Amino acid sequence: MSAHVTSPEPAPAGTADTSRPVLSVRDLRVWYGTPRGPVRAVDSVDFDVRPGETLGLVGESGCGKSTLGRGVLGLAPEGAAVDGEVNFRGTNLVSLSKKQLQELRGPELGLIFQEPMTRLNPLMRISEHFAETLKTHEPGLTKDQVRERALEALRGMGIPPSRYHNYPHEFSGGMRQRIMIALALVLRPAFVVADEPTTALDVLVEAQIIRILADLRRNFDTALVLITHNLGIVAEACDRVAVMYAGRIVEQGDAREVFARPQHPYTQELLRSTISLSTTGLHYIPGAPPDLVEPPTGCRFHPRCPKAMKVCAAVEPPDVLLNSGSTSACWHQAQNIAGAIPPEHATDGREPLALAEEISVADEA
Ligand SMILES: Nc1ncnc2c1ncn2[C@@H]1O[C@H](COP(=O)(O)OP(=O)(O)OP(=O)(O)O)[C@@H](O)[C@H]1O
Repeated sequence: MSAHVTSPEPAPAGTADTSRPVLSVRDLRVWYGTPRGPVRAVDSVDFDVRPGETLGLVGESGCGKSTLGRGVLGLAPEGAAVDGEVNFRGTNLVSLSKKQLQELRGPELGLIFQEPMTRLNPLMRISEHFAETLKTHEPGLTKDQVRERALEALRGMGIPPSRYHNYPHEFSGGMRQRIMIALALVLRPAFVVADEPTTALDVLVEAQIIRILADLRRNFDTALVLITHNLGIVAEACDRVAVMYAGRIVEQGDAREVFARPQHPYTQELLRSTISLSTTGLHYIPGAPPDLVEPPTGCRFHPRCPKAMKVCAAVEPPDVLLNSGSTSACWHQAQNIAGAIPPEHATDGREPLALAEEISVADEA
């Protein structure tokens, strides 16, 4: 697990959420085996989600968001190695067999994918999809009860009862996505991962889905991890946000706080890259995310970080718990903690990286 240190000043009293997390992830790793070596797609990640809470998971393409979402639910593909703890109601999901996980998926754990057409069976009517899902997990339901529950879930998604016996191809893309969500939610799972649920949908459908997800957590206390590229959705729909970079969570905290006062340079750069009405010029983060077979030493963001110091290239920064309640894995916060910088970097660790490199080149000349 990554080191976790606390900033010298204690967090103000009364800011901690006392309700117990429904899901607690500790030191989770999901590595894909490849001929070049393991791709460390998720590499020691910690987070909690509480009942009724929505955690937004953001970061550039390829940083490991989907791998994390699937890894948490025990849905990492064959050949991926999963290690660490995913504590769900007292059970470590990582240690469960496929069969045990299968039993939890649906009634307890839900996943909403981004491509509904690949998940809905084109030969089955929508009514049959609901009957199969409900009968598998709640075999005691009568036919009428199945119909009642299914229509209630569909109504919540704005799909009229008259479409209950239609086939998937008879719906628009946005409707199919809402049907998929209704299918995932008809069992009222305690924890749901929604992986880009609104990608490829128009903004009105997107807004409707976000509203539905908000209703869900209000009505059923469902805890949700929402994976998205859309920072606007996170600002609107999420209580907390976790920012991923190269397989790690570099910053997490209250969504409003992180957006208003981002602490990690990667979060700052990511937010600057977002287009808004007040955008005057396009900003992008120079360079590309690293190769996850051989990630950079120290902080994985250091080769692209405008604020990198010498220590950043050499030593991995610990997670620092800030007064705001956020955590940030950056030497700019960790350097203030007594003893955090290892002695061998104590004298020159705070020098800007580029400057330090120039000096060492000049020394050699
Ligand atoms: N089956 C696989 N085998 C090997 N590497 C994989 C596999 N699936 C994903 N990866 C690699 O793992 C890393 C994380 O991928 P992942 O899809 O989790 O990222 P992501 O943040 O969800 O990306 P996006 O936002 O584009 O969906 C990437 O480097 C990707 O190339």
